[in-house]
Amino acid sequence: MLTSDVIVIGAGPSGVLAALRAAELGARTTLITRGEFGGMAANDGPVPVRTLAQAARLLRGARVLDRFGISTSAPVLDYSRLLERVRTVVEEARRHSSFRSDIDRLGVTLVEQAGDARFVDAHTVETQSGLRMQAEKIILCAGGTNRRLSVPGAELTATHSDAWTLSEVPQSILVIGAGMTGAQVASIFHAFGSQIALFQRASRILPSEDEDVSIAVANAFRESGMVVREGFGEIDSFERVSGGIQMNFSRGAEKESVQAQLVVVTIGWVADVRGLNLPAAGVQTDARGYVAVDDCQRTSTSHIFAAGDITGRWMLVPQAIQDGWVAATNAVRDTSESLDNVVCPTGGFTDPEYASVGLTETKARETHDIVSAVVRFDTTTRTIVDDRTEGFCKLLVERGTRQILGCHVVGERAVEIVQIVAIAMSSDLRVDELVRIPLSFPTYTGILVRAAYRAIDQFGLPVPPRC
Ligand SMILES: Cc1cc2nc3c(=O)[nH]c(=O)nc-3n(C[C@H](O)[C@H](O)[C@H](O)COP(=O)(O)OP(=O)(O)OC[C@H]3O[C@@H](n4cnc5c(N)ncnc54)[C@H](O)[C@@H]3O)c2cc1C
Ligand SMILES: NC(=O)c1ccc[n+]([C@@H]2O[C@H](COP(=O)([O-])OP(=O)(O)OC[C@H]3O[C@@H](n4cnc5c(N)ncnc54)[C@H](O)[C@@H]3O)[C@@H](O)[C@H]2O)c1
Repeated sequence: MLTSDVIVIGAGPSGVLAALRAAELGARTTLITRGEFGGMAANDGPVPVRTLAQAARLLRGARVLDRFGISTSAPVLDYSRLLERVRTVVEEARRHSSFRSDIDRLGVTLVEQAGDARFVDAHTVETQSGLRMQAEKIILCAGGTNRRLSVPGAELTATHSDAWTLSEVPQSILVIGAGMTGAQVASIFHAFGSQIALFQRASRILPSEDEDVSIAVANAFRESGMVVREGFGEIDSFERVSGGIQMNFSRGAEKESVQAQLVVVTIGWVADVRGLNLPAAGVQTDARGYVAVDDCQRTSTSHIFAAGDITGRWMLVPQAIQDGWVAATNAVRDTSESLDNVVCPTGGFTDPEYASVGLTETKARETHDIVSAVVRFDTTTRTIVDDRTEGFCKLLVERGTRQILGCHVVGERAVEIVQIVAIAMSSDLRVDELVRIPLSFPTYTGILVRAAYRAIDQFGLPVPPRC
């Protein structure tokens, strides 16, 4: 029996940070994970998917070389070589992760490739290989997994993870579910040459984004040749047909079907509690199936904590890292610390890119008197220089305090632009202070100063000089 002060289950971003923090605070710590170090983030999510997105971006760039007077033959994608590149990137990123060396330096006992760890009782955990461990405190960081459909023929469908096993780019793909994952899968494989149909049950794609973002991305997807169907109805079944898979669906009494070579289901991300045997430890899940935690990451069993996707709160790497840190701090020190995650930038590496931070316009108007300042990408110098004129930047500002409440961007480098606003919001920078920062010219981020000008114009404030 291996005994520790703290056991952390799952070595994704939340688990790694939890283990590091616990060890840093002097706890004898064991980090145990089903597969490879780094979790889904390193091996199946952001890192490999971003590598595919970079390939898609390069292909798009190559297709417009002619506009800059550069002649070359049409680019051809070798998908198996791209997958080799993905593997290299994943390994490189893992090798250079400072977290890995810190784990060794701080003396964390790391058990990789352990299979599912499961509770035997509230202080004892056992791996599939029969290794038993006990600890005073346990931190659950087992992440999430794809939500699956439960209609006849659902076993014929794939998930985003199947991208790593394809031998070539499918001729046609039906992507079901248009949240962040579905939009990315659709956009990337569209750039690779697949015919894409994106089917979304809700009335708009990317429903948690500002409405203007959903509209702009859906319009751009359609203009590029994708089929986008919002509010398409309910799926009845899937069946195999020559050439692929057919999805049968209905809207009221109306029945329809659509066929594609591959169907990828991206309808959400649920807590990965399958193997954990939570009842043995008395750990409760909420109505949506995520492990229920309080602000201090404590579960219904007071010495067991949880962090990251398994809690269903923020499903993003930076928040998983913060949650892991908070959980370990409270577990080791018996404190009740929490972190305020109000400023939380998000974004998708689609074409066009989109990103946001803070409140959507609808939410902001519900609770504040606001000014909305919009600058289009086709009016700024850098986007014109680079021939990336599709998109906009919307800055939302409270009229009375001039505080920035949110920012929503569609277009080239949207994700990077929004980071600046996140920093501004975190440091309570008012819009009339933002406008005085002489950001470099010509840059993508310069659009923020233009938007800030528009906002303070609407306040009737004197404006400083501008270029
Ligand atoms: C396609 C895709 C793209 C994404 N892109 C981004 C992005 O660009 N930016 C961003 O911030 N976020 C992105 N995310 C979200 C991000 O990957 C997650 O929020 C993050 O990985 C959560 O970290 P975690 O530590 O909670 O869980 P994970 O990274 O999922 O790690 C959990 C680990 O626990 C292991 N585990 C599970 N059960 C057990 C068990 N019983 N015993 C032992 N080990 C177990 C798992 O195998 C896994 O290794 C993306 C997600 C997806 C699906
Ligand atoms: N770039 C990034 O940062 C990135 C990328 C991917 C995922 N993520 C993270 O992972 C989380 C989960 O994202 P996700 O996209 O996997 O899930 P999601 O829950 O955000 O989106 C799923 C979508 O599927 C739709 N849907 C649900 N049931 C359906 C059905 N039966 N038929 C058709 N559509 C249906 C929903 O309306 C929803 O819009 C995100 O919230 C995000 O935090 C981040």
